[in-house]
Amino acid sequence: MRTVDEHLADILGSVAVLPPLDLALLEAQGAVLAEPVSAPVPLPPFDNSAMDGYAVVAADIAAATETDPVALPVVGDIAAGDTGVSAIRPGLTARIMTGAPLPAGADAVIPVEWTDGGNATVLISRAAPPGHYIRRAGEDVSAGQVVVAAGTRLAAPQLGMIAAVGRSRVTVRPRPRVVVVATGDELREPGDPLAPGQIWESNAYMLTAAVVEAGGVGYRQATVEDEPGRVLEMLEDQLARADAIVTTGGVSMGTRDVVKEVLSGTGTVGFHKVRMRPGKPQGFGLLQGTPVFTLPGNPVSAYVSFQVFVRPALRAMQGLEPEPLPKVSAVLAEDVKSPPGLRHYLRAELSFSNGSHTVTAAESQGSHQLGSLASANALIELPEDVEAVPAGSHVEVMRLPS
Ligand SMILES: Nc1nc2c(c(=O)[nH]1)N[C@H]1C(S)=C(S)[C@@H](COP(=O)(O)OP(=O)(O)OC[C@H]3O[C@@H](n4cnc5c(N)ncnc54)[C@H](O)[C@@H]3O)O[C@H]1N2
Ligand code: MOO
Repeated sequence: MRTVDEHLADILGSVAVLPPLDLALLEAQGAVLAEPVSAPVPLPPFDNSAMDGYAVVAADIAAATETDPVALPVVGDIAAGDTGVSAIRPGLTARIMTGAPLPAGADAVIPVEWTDGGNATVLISRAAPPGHYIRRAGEDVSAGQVVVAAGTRLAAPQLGMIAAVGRSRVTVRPRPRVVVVATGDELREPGDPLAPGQIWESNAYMLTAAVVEAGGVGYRQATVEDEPGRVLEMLEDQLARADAIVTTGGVSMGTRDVVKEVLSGTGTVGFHKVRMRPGKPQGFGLLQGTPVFTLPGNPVSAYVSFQVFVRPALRAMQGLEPEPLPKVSAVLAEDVKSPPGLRHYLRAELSFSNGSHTVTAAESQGSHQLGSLASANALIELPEDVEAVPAGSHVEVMRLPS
């Protein structure tokens, strides 16, 4: 038997960071930036107007009021995108649009709402200080500034920022491609009829979705029956497209636990009992350099094993800290018991009210009971040395991805 921490350390000591890739911006969504991206020019690149209105010399309209507006001749129109150089002299104004370059000589913009909207001459009915409604060059980002740091996962705001500094491609750690495959003669596809003794396959659907939630690309592979030759053939085929493989089922003590049978001693794969519940039987190792996680078949065991072992490994493959799911401390609403010597992950409902978190363990905690996982939003994590925790105690709780 090994501890959760020992098994995780073994995994993290074996997985390598994926090599960097140069990708077009939209292909890089969800990948992790492998280089710092900096601005080649300031943003905005030039002083420009924040409003549709009139560019003026502030001093010219210092006396403007509703009852005594100032009249200024309009010498031109400046639209966003105008590339010509424009200028005004004191006593004149130019109509200007949001984002248009400020004409030389102007030091304020008056929004059209403060005027009569005139074309040849405009009446301005309010004064404004110099700088009014002007967006200065560089006030967003200065030239040379790093706008997205290496190691950042690229979501919408970062992709927008990188485009805004003129980059169409970036060097990233790609999202790991993870093949998920269920094993078991009893498994049928959802949608197909069941014969007695059969069940619908659910683990590979659940874990393929969990891969995506963890930042990877998930491929659900067709279920493989409990036949050693077929399992090995499938694994070898999948190595071509996988950065990692996750299997479920066939790793305990039965006579047909073929994953264990086929992979024991293959590559560096080893099988261990881990001091945890659920998720005791685990296998992990490299097959031709590719990490293979052989998770137990009980659905909740498979899911908890994924969050505890596979998710941190996928993060490490992207060069990120292999941190666990985010944890909070919560007050236990009801007493719980825990098996001695095992780290216990209990499905639970976490809620927040009056400034503190409260957590209630689900009634059903069997590792086949997917129902209580589907209605949980958290896992209570009880350390190995804990056997009973009374209501009112503080416990560590992992939030499940939602
Ligand atoms: N004698 C022992 N028996 C078992 C032990 C043990 O230590 N000694 N460990 C138990 C624990 S704990 C677990 S967890 C399971 C792990 O079993 P396997 O990984 O070999 O998984 P299977 O036997 O193939 O299946 C277990 C269970 O889960 C159902 N299953 C499997 N795959 C799927 C799937 N893709 N979708 C839905 N359900 C699935 C399967 O029908 C079984 O009911 O072993 C215990 N036994
Ligand atoms: O360890 Mo098993 O995962 O408890 O059912």
